[in-house]
Amino acid sequence: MRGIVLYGPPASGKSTITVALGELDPRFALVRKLKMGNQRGTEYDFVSAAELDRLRAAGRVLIETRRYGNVYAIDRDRIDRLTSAGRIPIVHLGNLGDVRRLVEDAPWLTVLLWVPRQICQQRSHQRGDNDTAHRLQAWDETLADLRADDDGLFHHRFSTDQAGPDEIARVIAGTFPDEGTVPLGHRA
Ligand SMILES: Nc1ncnc2c1ncn2[C@@H]1O[C@H](COP(=O)(O)OP(=O)(O)OP(=O)(O)O)[C@@H](O)[C@H]1O
Repeated sequence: MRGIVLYGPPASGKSTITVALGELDPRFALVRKLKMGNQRGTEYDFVSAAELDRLRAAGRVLIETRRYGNVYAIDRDRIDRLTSAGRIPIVHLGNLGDVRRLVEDAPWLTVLLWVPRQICQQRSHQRGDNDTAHRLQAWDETLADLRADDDGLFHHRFSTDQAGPDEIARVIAGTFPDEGTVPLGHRA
């Protein structure tokens, strides 16, 4: 597997589980997205339109998503650099089209993280979001996306109101044996 895709609505736990994975095994590393538009958010590296054009022309833009007037992109080179360094890249995605595009390119472990709408709202308030209404709109869009068709796309599905982040991280990490470990079934 090339890495891990965490897909889910706002406050479903993508960032929390990414941190838990990193604590379990330092090989896990978030692929920071590029963002062109407003300079809000801590998980992005901000780029200009010219820089994004340059990356696109160089064939480096693996995923490109437009939302609320902003453009979010994933730079293929970042994934390649992590993989070459023996790390396991983690990508956060919010729509199924992007998940499909990524897995067409290479095999990724696909993980659906779910959270009920009411808990999404509670978590959004608790972590101090000032745009909870937008988050709930994105939650509605995620549900519509999943209802339309997610047949067989995900290897794992977790309800993050029913299992803790460490428990979920342990299951995901179990897919990536330690380097040098011979997987069960292949021992002499
Ligand atoms: N089992 C769980 N897994 C993950 N997060 C949990 C869980 N239980 C409670 N939480 C809480 O839910 C919140 C999830 O927020 P987090 O930022 O990780 O979600 P996200 O999917 O990355 O959100 P966004 O897409 O809006 O950035 C955190 O405050 C976390 O502490």
